[in-house]
Amino acid sequence: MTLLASAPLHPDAIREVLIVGGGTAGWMTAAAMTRLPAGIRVRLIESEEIGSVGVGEATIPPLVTFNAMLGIDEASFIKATQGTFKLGIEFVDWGRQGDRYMHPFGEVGMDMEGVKFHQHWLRQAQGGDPTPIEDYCLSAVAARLGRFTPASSDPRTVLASLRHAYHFDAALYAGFLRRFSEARGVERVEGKVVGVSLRDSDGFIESVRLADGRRLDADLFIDCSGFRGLLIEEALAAGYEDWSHWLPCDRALAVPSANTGPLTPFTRATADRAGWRWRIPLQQRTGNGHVYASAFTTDEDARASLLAGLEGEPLAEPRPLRFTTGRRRRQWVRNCVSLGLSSGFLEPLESTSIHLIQSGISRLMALFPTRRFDPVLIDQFNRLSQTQFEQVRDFIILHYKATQRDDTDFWRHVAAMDAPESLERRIALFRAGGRFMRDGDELFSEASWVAVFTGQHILPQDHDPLADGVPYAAMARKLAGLRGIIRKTAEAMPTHETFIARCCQPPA
Ligand SMILES: Cc1cc2nc3c(=O)[nH]c(=O)nc-3n(C[C@H](O)[C@H](O)[C@H](O)COP(=O)(O)OP(=O)(O)OC[C@H]3O[C@@H](n4cnc5c(N)ncnc54)[C@H](O)[C@@H]3O)c2cc1C
Repeated sequence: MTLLASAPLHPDAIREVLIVGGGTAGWMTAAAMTRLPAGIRVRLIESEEIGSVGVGEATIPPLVTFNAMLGIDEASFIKATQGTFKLGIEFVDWGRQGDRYMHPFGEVGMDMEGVKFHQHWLRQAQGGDPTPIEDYCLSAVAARLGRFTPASSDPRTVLASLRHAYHFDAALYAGFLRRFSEARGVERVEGKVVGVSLRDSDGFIESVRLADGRRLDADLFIDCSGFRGLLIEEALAAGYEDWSHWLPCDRALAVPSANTGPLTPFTRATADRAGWRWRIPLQQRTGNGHVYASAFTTDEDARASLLAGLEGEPLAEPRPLRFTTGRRRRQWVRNCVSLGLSSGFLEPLESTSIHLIQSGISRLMALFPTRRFDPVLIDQFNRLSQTQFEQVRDFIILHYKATQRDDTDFWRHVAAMDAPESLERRIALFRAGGRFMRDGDELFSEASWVAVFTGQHILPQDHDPLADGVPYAAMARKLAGLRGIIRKTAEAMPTHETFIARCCQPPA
């Protein structure tokens, strides 16, 4: 850091970065930018009057790496955000009513004899073994038992197969990152942006104008202004690709409730009549919400369904939110990069939005421009962003497309709709013999796809013939042994509450 701080900047270096928006996206970006060389000034504008979306409480494991990269201590972070740990997502009523399966983080079984684990599992299942695949995943078994411990760094123990993420209070997380960023030199500007000036010569953003008349200029603008896309859309007209024909949910209601039972170390997503409900356990309260399709239900029915599904007393009135699922056609235009809700929106079924912010930040850092703004960098950023949004989109659509429910118009509609061709191909390949076609750097692993496919009754007609190399009975003994080790290990882990009380509870 000292070396970087004292090094002279490139003659064309960006010297001023202006982040517009102080929600999760704005403050995550600001925190990451504290790692830029000194000499680059980073400012963030936010408006208390407008506020932030205030939801976004469940995450996936890469956030652990983001925090670690910033040097954030996990226990302090959990304390500051009322956080809990998350080992996966439980899906209830998705394939059929009464179903319950886990999409766990972490490894599932182990590849044997050069054959993927799920192929061994498949062959045993096709031979009549009813054991669900999640019984071979320590994260899933521990989650169901309400246990938690972080992964071991010793690869010889099954504890090394664990992965975790967090649940946290979104407002507290933004506040935590704000303190972190301000302490490291980010300047916060309170104010409401009311105008954007473009340079006549090339249409780049020159400055933004605040309601009190101040003008703030910069070389690089980061649009974290939320759904509106104040810079990327309203000023630069990047365009929006609407995906609501595949993902018809367009509204949500969010409400906190009192905690009742033990803190589950997983998020729950329960399918409802025209959408689904989330349940996110925090130390002090539970976050709940209902994501639904306004074409298939009314706001009143959605509200009633949300309140009826709460386990504890509601602590506030349900708060409505509206959205259009899709992505900004170009997430980087000229000297403006959009991150967070301004760059697109995918419903929170797999808790991916905060991750999309994180990966957008990583891409920006990897392709950090000079003031020349080489179009090749911009093009690469946009191409990678598009691929990632589409991959996540397909994974989310799978949950709907793979339903066997036909109890409401909504479920009949999503089961019958055409899925994107990329997803149809993936489903066909898996059905044929449990095979995959994945890019190496895709977010969701094969194990994640297998969890949802099998959890929602998409089962291959055949298995990899190489799995037949081990006699059936011998493999059955091996798998029973593995299940036993996983079960015993999970039972020996502390409960989630005990772990939090020991490590990360705020002082009373
Ligand atoms: C119903 C729902 C549930 C969700 N659940 C999850 C989840 O479980 N997990 C997950 O990863 N993600 C989830 N998300 C997504 C997550 O909430 C967002 O990705 C995240 O909060 C980032 O939001 P943001 O910072 O882009 O936008 P916002 O929070 O909307 O922040 C926008 C910022 O811009 C500022 N601003 C706007 N206009 C102006 C202006 N004119 N002048 C100055 N400032 C301005 C605002 O004041 C605010 O600070 C959910 C989203 C929704 C809608």
